[in-house]
Amino acid sequence: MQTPIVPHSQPTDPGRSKPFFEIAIERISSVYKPASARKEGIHYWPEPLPTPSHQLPDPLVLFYPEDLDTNQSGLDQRERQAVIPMTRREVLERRSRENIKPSMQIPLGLIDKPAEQLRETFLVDLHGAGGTATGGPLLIAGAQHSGKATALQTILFWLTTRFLPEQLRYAILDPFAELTHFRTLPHLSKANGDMYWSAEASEEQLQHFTNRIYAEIQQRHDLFASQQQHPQTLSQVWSQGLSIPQLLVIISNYQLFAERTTTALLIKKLAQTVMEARALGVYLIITSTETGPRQLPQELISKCPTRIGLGLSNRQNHELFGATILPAETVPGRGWIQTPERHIQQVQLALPLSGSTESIRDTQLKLALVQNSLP
Ligand SMILES: Nc1ncnc2c1ncn2[C@@H]1O[C@H](COP(=O)(O)OP(=O)(O)OP(=O)(O)O)[C@@H](O)[C@H]1O
Repeated sequence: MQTPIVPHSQPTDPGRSKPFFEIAIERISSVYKPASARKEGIHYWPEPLPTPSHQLPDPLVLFYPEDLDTNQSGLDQRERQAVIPMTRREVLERRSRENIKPSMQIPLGLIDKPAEQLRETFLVDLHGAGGTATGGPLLIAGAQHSGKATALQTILFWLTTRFLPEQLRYAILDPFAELTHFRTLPHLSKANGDMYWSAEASEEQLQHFTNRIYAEIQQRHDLFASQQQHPQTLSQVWSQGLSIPQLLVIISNYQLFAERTTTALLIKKLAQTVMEARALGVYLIITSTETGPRQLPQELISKCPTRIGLGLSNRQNHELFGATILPAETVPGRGWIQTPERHIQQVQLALPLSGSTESIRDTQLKLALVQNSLP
């Protein structure tokens, strides 16, 4: 066989020196195309995970772009990837269909599976569509500026695009005001005008918030119990035309509540109570900058089958995954996940929307949320 000529390396991004493996993969890919490799029975190594860089800060977004030709340079469009092969408009159209089913499967990024030579969509399943052991609460632990708040935004953006307020409600503790764009969503207020939102970390606010959640869980208990002859799932309830929305509880920056003696017990009880209400359509996501036992109790970690660690140290990775893992590349949204099957793999999380700077992405997100709320 003729020896392939290896071309000179591509110009590298001035903001980041590429790791050796990425350069090697790029060079091999450029001379030995997947089609010819397949003919010789060689399964091609999957593309490396998209990596945010100075040149392309938004390489992975949630939805396929609507307007391929406008407002972006051709280079960016070719290199940017979407987690799901649908535009936001297409998902919105499905939302208005009447027979939509409850689902807490959320596309959040791409996973690298080198042992299987695969790169796959990372789907978080808060409910466990294939049985309770296949899903459950999500825990995102990450260093500062590693992408925790952005991951929550991507999740909320997906769910808001997918479900109407009568199908899904949020209850959000956001002590660092990182999710304020979502605050005006109808998904946050109840019919009586009550809001499931708190931007404070005080004991009083937290008590008020937890009381509302407990009341909601109790109501659901009573309703499900009253139907005992026919044990109900939320899916069955919906198919009978009853409107009990799914309820997603988000505790952002758990460590802040856990570090204070006045709120530590309250927040832990809230997390545990919500974890036990999954069969009633109540789901939980926690984020934390810390993984030590004082800020994030091990008994909570162990009840979260899906864990994401972004930019964590060796010690923190060990606390989160119970295993020794090398630190992942330090780019935002890059880290390790543990799936309900207990596999630990590298992941790149998606941005909710594209945009070359954080402030452009913020503006786009605000606009898109307004559009999502239009009838
Ligand atoms: N998946 C991603 N792809 C590209 N850029 C990202 C991604 N996630 C986050 N970023 C960018 O990285 C920066 C930090 O993100 P973010 O604020 O979400 O981090 P954080 O972990 O919540 O930080 P902090 O703990 O300081 O609040 C932001 O500029 C954000 O736009």
